This record gives sequence, C-alpha cells and structure tokens, in this order.
Amino acid sequence: MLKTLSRSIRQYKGLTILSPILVAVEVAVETFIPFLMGNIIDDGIQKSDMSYITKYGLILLAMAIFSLICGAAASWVAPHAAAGYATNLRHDLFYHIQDFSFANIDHFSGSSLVTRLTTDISNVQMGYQMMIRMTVRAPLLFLFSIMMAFRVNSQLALVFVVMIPILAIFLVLILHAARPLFRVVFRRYDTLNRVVRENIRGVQVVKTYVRADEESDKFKRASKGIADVFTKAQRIMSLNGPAMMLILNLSLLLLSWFGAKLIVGGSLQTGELVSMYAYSNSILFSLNMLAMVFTQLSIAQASGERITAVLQDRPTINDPKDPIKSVANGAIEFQHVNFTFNDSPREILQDINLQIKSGEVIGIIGETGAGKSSLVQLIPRLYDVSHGRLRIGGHNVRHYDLRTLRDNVAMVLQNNVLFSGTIAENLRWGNEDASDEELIAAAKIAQADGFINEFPDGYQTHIEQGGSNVSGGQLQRLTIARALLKKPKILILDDSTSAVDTTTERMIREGLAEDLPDTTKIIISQRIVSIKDADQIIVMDRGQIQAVGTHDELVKSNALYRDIYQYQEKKAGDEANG
Ligand SMILES: Nc1ncnc2c1ncn2[C@@H]1O[C@H](COP(=O)(O)OP(=O)(O)OP(=O)(O)O)[C@@H](O)[C@H]1O
Repeated sequence: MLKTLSRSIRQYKGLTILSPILVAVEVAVETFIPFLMGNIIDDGIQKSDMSYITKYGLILLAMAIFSLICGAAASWVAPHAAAGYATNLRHDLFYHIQDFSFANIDHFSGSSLVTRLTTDISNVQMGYQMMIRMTVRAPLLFLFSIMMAFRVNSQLALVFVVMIPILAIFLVLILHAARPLFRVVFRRYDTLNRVVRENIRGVQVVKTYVRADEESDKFKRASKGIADVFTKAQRIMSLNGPAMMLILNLSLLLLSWFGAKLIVGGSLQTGELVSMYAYSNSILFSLNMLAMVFTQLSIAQASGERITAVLQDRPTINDPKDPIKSVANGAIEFQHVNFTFNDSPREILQDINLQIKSGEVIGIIGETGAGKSSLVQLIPRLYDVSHGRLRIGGHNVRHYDLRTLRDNVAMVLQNNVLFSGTIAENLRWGNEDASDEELIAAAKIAQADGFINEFPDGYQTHIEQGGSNVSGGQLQRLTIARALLKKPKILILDDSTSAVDTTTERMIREGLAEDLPDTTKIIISQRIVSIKDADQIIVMDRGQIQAVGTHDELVKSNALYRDIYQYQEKKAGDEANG
C-alpha cells in the first residue's frame, strides 16, 4: 500500500523530508528548556546570582524563539506538503479511473469511487500531515523528555517507569475498541453517497412517484448509520482525556511525594523538581498525542487501503500490442458469444451467432432484461465477451486500438447525459473539430435543429448538468446529433428515441438512411414501428437470439414477435380512435 500511495508524493518530497527535520529540532530544543529553567532556579534564583539569571534567561529566550520558529515552520510545511500530496493522489486516482472499463466500475460501484475520491483522500491527507509532523513529534518528545528526566534525577524518574505502562495499557485498550469502528464508517459513507446520488439524479422520478418521504427515510437511516458508529467510536476515544488526567495527577502527586523526600535528603534541588513536573507533562501528553496519531493513522490506513485497491486494479480492457488503427467497415460478426458480468455465474448472453453486413439496419426487440443492451455494449468493448469471438470490419474487436474502435462505434445509450456547457460544446464531444455547418447538419438529421433555433441563444444555449433544462425527447435528439458527429461506421441507438414522438422518430430514421447510407445502424426499441423497416430484426429472449428475420418473416414465423406486434397495433388503433 505504502509503495503505491507514495508514488503521488513527487514534487512534495522536499517538503515531506523538511517537516520531520524541523519537528525534530523543535522538540530537541523544547525539551532542553525545562532543564535550563531548573538550572536558573537552582543556580540563579536560589543563589540570587543576577548575572547567571540574565545570561541563562536570554539563552532560554533565544531557545524558546528558535523552537517556536521551527514549530511554526513545520506547521506551515506539513499541511502544505499534505495538501499537495492529496492533490496529486486525487489526480492519479481520477485518471486511473478514466481508464477503467465498465466492469471495473461495476466492481467498485460508482458511489464507492466517489467516496474514495473525496472522503478517503481527505483522510489520507490528514494522515499524511500527521505522519510528517505529529508522528515524529510525539515519540521524539516522549524519548527526549524521558532522557532529560533521567538526566535530572534518575531516582525520581522511576515514577515514570511505573506510570507510563499504566497509561499505555489504557490507551491500547481504548484504541483496540475504537479502531474497527472507524473502518465500518467508510462502508456507511458509501451507502450515504449512493442514496444521495440516486436521489439527486432521479429527483424527477422521486417527485413523480411521491417517494420523497421514503427517500428522506433512506437518507436519515444512512446518515444515522454513520452518526451512530462515529458517536460510539468518539465515546470510546473520549475516555482518553480522563485516563490521561488521572495518570498525570497521580504522577504529579508521586513526584511531589518522593521529590520532597529527596529535597529533604539533599539529593534533589527545587529547580530540578520543577523541571521534573514539566517533563511529566511532556511525557504523558506525548503518549496521549501518540494515541491520537494512531487513531488518525488507522483511519488514514483504512482509507489508504481503499484508494490502493482502486489504484492497483488494472483496467480489464486494454489496448492490444500493435493495435489496428482503422476500422474498414461496419460489418459485425458474433461467433458463439457468451457473456457474464464480472465472473458472475449467471450467463447474460448465451451462444450468440450473428452476421451483420456493413450498412445494414438492424432492429433488436425483446423483453426487458433479455440482454439487448448487453449485446450491443460488447461492440465498442464497453465490456469484453466472456467466450466466443466478436469481429468488426473483419477483425476481432480485441485487436483494435480502443480509441479507434470507439470513435467508429457511436452509441446512444438508454439514459444518456449531457454535460454542463453550451449545446455546441456538448455536440462537439462527438468531434471537437466539427465546423458549425457540421453541427447544424448533424442536428438536422437528429431533428434537433428546429428546437435548438427556438432557444434564444440557439446553439450557445447553456445546458445544465445532466441536461436537466431540456425535455427528455430533446435530450435524446441532442445525444443522437452528438453521436452522428463522430461519423461512425456503426451507430447504435439503444432505446434512445423512446421519448420522441413517432413522427419525429420516423424523420430521424429517414435522415439516417439518407445521410449515412454506409453506416451500420442498430436500433434497440420496444416499439415495433421503430424497427419495422430494418434489414434484419433480432428477437431476443432471456439472453438468447430467438429469431432473426425481416418484419414480414417474423410476423409469419415468430409467435413472440407476432404477439408484440398485434398488441402494439391494437393499442395504436385504440389510441387513434380516442
Ligand atoms: N452492470 C451490470 N451488472 C450485473 N448485471 C447486470 C448489469 N447490467 C445489466 N445486468 C443484468 O443483465 C441482464 C440483461 O440486461 P440488459 O440491460 O442487457 O437487458 P435489456 O434487454 O437491454 O433490458 P432493457 O430493455 O430493460 O434495457 C439483466 O438481467 C440485468 O439485470
């Protein structure tokens, strides 16, 4: 884990090394101060030696200022290094995720990736800052103070030999009880993120189905889940304070008791006892600080492991060696293709065999969950086939350069999104070099030009995140126009005209046939009218191809297709008759 995470330090190596050095100097000087103060009391104040007091007083002042400067510098350097490191780590994680296939993303889940990019990185940042400052300060302060205490009076310092293990046992017990709880918190953060994401994305559905109360309950439960564990962990951690104060007061009591005896016996001076009080404070506080550091580091460790798991996960879909850099045509061939999601035992597609000629129009129909989307997602390698072979333009899809393949296969998904920016910017996702004329031409085919021009700002109209300020049908037409700008060899429309009325949809189909005659078009639709004129219609049922044929052939030969057709015809007739 450390090796993977340390790759993101890069330009912050210098600051990362500087911080512990500054802390070490600060602590060394700081722990010398009580010793010097004891000397001033015993050799200056007790003997009324003003020149001694002035001389060592000034040295003490200089040391205090120096220690303060080192401390202040460390407290500037450490957060700076940690923030820079976190920025690098976030950057690395984000870019690593960009290479992920859908299978990788399914493996972690989108909401968990968001938690890892946000909360987990913040925890690691805190941990990093602790590591280069407190993790150095606490043990050094402890060590130097013990050393100085023994130097002042080794007999009296034996008090610490008794008290430190007692406090240490307390702290270990507290940590042991609290640490596992912090790990649970992260899993609950994933749940909270999922609930929030689902709710915000599906806010319209939530409102139409009047599910706001249920969603609020879900949120409350997720939020309470985090609060409960955190409260429990904090309750345990709060025992730290009283334990610490108890041991500190006991130590002071013992120091005073034995110190007084030693002073009376003449083997200890008052100033030395004062410095022992100061060391007692430093030793016990440093132990407490160490406990805090452990807690924070264990939180950071749990987060670090979650980030490392993502960074070490290799994209399941990669560019091959010597990739093919052009797609000759839009011919598609499935040869005995089987498909499962992420090694799950359930086969989503079974023994798919298909021959599609370049330029053909293919319709796919079937019940929900039949595997239609899964089938077409294999074409641009959003997922890889589990068994069998898939060939595009005469070559196995695995042999293509991924970018080339995806540039040539445009896919309009069921629930496509637009990004914040203008309409023109969104359309240019399809081709960033497209001219204004090309944008308009694509928008015309997608039947989007008309409504775009009705907006006061036309193609410069600003789209809100996700496309929430355009209607469902408009959004679908814009995403089709965006896909067309790729000038793809294969165009896949996955139920992407469901929100468009049948007349407009027919015009889109006619436009596609006229302007992209050589592009293979695959249209998945629940409406037979959308695929009726296709060269081949594929009827899918539970992951298998049940039949392939033209509309007329299927009406005659396939009962499922005929049933759907007759039902939809009747419904359309009923609607037309009012
Ligand atoms: N990412 C995923 N991980 C695991 N299983 C999935 C995933 N996506 C889909 N499935 C499952 O795969 C099966 C086929 O889904 P698919 O989306 O291909 O069907 P579909 O025919 O396109 O359905 P619809 O018409 O409702 O979109 C379904 O049972 C679905 O639950």
